[in-house]
Amino acid sequence: MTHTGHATQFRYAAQHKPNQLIYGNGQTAVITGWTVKQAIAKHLQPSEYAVIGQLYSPTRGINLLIRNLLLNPHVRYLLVINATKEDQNAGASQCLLDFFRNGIEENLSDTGRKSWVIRSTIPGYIDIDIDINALEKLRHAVEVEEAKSISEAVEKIKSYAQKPAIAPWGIPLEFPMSTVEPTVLPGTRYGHRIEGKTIAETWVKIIHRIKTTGTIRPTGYDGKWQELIDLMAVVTDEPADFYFPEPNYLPIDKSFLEEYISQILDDSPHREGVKYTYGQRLRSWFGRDQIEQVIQKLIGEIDAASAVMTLWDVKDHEKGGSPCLNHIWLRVVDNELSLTATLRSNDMFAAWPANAMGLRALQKHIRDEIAQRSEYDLKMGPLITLSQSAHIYDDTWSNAEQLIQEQYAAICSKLDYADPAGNFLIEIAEGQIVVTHTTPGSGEIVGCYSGKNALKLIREICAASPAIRPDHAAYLGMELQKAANCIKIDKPYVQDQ
Ligand SMILES: O=c1ccn([C@H]2C[C@H](O)[C@@H](COP(=O)(O)O)O2)c(=O)[nH]1
Repeated sequence: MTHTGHATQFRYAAQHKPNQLIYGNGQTAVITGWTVKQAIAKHLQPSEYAVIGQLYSPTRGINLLIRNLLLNPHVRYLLVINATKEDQNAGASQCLLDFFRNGIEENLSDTGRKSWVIRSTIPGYIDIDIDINALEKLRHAVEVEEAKSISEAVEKIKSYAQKPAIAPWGIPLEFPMSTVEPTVLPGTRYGHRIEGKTIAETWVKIIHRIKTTGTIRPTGYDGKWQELIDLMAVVTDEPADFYFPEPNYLPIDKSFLEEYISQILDDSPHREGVKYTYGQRLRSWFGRDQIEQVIQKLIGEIDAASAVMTLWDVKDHEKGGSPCLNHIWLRVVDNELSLTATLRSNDMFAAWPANAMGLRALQKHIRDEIAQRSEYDLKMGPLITLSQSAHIYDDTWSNAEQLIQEQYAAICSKLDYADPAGNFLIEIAEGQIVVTHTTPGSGEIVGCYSGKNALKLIREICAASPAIRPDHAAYLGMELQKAANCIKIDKPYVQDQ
């Protein structure tokens, strides 16, 4: 603290997310929620606030925010902005207000860790290593208010700034924080294909793949993430009313989804402090309704390979906060409509399930509109997402580990043995192993291999059908070796026996 004339100048020191904050030298911390922090800062002088920062998630953000506040006891006012639909959906601002109003109790977090749980209908946690007395002191020392709009927030912050400076409520407090670096298995970095019947099932496989083989890298947001580049997820059979597992292990539920779908399907006017919505980019941003364009395009030319919608604006390079979802493409093959979406950057743990369900709703909307307006009664084809940076942030690593532990084995055990690459029938004829390759389902013969050396044969098969599933190739290798042994000892060979 330094004294300059009558004015008291404070300096906010952040240990967590230091580069994500706007610093001032007043006594009010401004939590903007999902409203862009610059939209508030531009109406204020630095002397009027201590710090301005966004808060997206109750489970991920509040703990770090509280740690920063404990380090800055000169903060005596807290203004929480709860202005947008996104804030209501995420519940972070509400949960933070509940911390100050209702306090905490010792309990287990969603990952089963002993934590301080905020007394709120929205789950929010604070590390148990933080002294309860410090938390209680903070709760009572800071005057907290909520604002429902930018103008209301600015007015309140300015009125706090009129008040004479107050002494800090104590000395800065710091509490230890434990971090565990995950073990990363070797694997391909670029280009991954993951398929599942439902979004829920595909999600578990995606999380497993990134968590086990993703590269650990710094994020642009003062932290780390684990990343794979160009991860293609193919969801084949998501039902029309969406599959939510029971108990629901997804990070979203049906009521969140209803709100979220409108962010993709419906236009929304530009509002100060709100970055963009996908609906706005699709419906009006470029002066065209691109969803309508695509419906018209396919009705006019059902085989078109140009049913494209774009969300990236070349001007996006000039400003921060560009859309993550960039390109959507629809295609009709065999009377089924597939949708492929490219996302430049994708938080696969927290955002992908909502992104995928929202896109599935868009695919369904386009299918239904085409059916209503033309003679094409298309089936729903797969939903394909191509996530270019497919990442999991470090603050959800423990949730990801827990998901893998609880769900991955069960999902793998449900694998059916039908490989889209086809079937291979193995026999012995005239002292040779003979392998016949047939199509899945109809069983048409599409290839034949013969020889005595099992390793040579499996290599030939894998080279000719590189999309063969790894478990299928391993099974064939074993069967071929059994057949080779039978030839050696002159015994009959029967596949699978
Ligand atoms: O629909 C969305 C919107 C955002 N994000 C994630 C991707 C990034 O982790 C972060 C956005 O950061 P930038 O790439 O814009 O810095 O949010 C998604 O996964 N899906």
